[in-house]
Amino acid sequence: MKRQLLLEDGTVFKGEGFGSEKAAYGEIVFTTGMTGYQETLTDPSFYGQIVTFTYPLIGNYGINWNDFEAVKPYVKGVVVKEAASYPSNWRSTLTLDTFLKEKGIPGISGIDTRKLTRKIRAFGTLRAALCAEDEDPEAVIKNLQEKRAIHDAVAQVSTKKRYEMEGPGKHIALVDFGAKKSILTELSKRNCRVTVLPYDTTAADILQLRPDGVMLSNGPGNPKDVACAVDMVKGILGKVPLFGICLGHQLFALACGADTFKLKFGHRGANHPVQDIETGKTVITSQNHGYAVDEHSLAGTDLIVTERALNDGTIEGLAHRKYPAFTVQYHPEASPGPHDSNPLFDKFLTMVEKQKEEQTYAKTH
Ligand SMILES: NC(=O)CC[C@H](N)C(=O)O
Repeated sequence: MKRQLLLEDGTVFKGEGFGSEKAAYGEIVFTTGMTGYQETLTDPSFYGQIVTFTYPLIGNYGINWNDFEAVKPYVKGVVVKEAASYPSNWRSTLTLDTFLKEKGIPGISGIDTRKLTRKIRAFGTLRAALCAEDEDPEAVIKNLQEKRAIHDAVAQVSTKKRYEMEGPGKHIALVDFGAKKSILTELSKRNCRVTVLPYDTTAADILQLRPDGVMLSNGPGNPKDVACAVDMVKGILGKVPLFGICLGHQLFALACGADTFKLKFGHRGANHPVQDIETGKTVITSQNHGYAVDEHSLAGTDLIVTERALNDGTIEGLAHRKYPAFTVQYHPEASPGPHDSNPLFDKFLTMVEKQKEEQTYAKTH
């Protein structure tokens, strides 16, 4: 079945349909990961977006039961050069096509993804529609330009109810703005007891749980749309050790008085070099973000830049001067290489441990 991909700048791409036959409207972005398509499809931070994979063959190791980042995929649509019809991997239970059909997500293949990506890089992230070949492009594009951006993405993907993951170790409150399962996996590997909380939990409710540390998760959309979370972070800052990832990093920056802005076309992929400013060491990171913290807005705040993207120089890590709190814009829970950036979870738990020791010392002396 033929399908078309229409961009708000008037560009029309024709291709073969796969996955669901539904039409999709959303912001079109590209990701450069050579593998990890299943994790990308199910990362809640992609909520509302049509994802273009720049790697030319997607679906070649199928879909398995273990690599989901959430119980369902959140992408709006999938754009590939070629979708593998005959996956080969011992863990594979479904083809990409069947999976997307089952989940109601449309895909289009046979697209010149290099051309499309260059367009996105030149124009910036733009709105797009994936629809049947016989739809009138002009009418669809007009409709696209009128469609508004989504402002409640976090509310759509966050847990509605608090839940617990048992563990014998430290008690971590994880505020779920669209958390990836890998964050829970990393905390679980380190024996943590985790209380997962809805995105709109107040500072008072979090402090009442007496957690040893708080994690602010990744999540979709513009950080400025989640004002309640900025207030929450202001309320817990300095009272409990904090670690934030991606959206969590941006919310932390806003709470500390800094500002965020929309990047022209974002950072998405598993091969983004980031430099630790203190040590000069570079790590290759997984990234998925469309916004970033504005460097100029840091003057007068208590924030220090700890890490920086080597591709465009934007901020990738922050720490607080006075309080035990640090955040990263990239994804230490994802593993572009076997061990990359996971030490940040250890750093957080060491911070939690130290804070606990200091509190015990203060109580007994
Ligand atoms: N992965 C994330 O948490 C992304 C954060 C935010 N939605 C952005 O696009 O910048």
